[in-house]
Amino acid sequence: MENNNRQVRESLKGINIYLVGMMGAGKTSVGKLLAQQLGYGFVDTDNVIEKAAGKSINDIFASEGEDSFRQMESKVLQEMSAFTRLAIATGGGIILRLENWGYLQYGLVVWLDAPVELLVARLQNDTTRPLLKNADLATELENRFHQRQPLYAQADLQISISQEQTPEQIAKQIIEAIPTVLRKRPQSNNGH
Ligand SMILES: Nc1ncnc2c1ncn2[C@@H]1O[C@H](COP(=O)(O)OP(=O)(O)OP(=O)(O)O)[C@@H](O)[C@H]1O
Ligand SMILES: O=C(O)C1=C[C@@H](O)[C@@H](O)[C@H](O)C1
Ligand SMILES: [Mg+2]
Repeated sequence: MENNNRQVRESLKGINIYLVGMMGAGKTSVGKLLAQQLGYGFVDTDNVIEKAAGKSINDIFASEGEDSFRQMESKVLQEMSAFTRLAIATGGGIILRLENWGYLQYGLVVWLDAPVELLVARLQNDTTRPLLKNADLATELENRFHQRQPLYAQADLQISISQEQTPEQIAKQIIEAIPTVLRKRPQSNNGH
């Protein structure tokens, strides 16, 4: 492991890193690389839910509804919070429930803040995100972004994403910013 990454890993003292942000911001893509570079485990809450339910997120929304999905999401988050040294790519709506912040607050929360135009470009042909099915894509993303922005803004670290950055560069940017963020936080650990 690169020397700087090792130092950052040690300074984290095991706390989990939660990536939050809109659909398509890159939480899954960046989270995998971040985990690799820090020698952390990687978990994607959407993926855990799909495996546990034995069906796709689309099918869960269609057969059980969004509320049921949100309950599963909170349960997965609670389970993950019992572990240490995880980089966790969350679902885009994880910030919506107050109870979820009860878990997120023990980790380091990183907001991947991508402009709506970039999300539209990435998700234009996507069929796997049920909340984007009905309306005009740009309007739907714009509305959700406005509703959620104050919640994402509660993250410990905001990373502004531009079109030119690769997931590798974004992971590196997060690692470089972690020491500053840790200095600003009260001493924390996962022992809640
Ligand atoms: N930095 C990047 N550069 C280019 N393409 C990217 C980048 N990050 C992600 N992508 C692409 O954008 C799409 C969405 O990325 P990803 O699935 O990682 O987003 P997400 O934040 O996990 O979304 P969701 O909340 O729906 O799970 C994917 O096709 C991915 O390959
Ligand atoms: O932003 C959202 O509300 C969602 C994002 C995805 O990660 C999935 O969790 C699901 O499609 C809902
Ligand atoms: Mg994802």
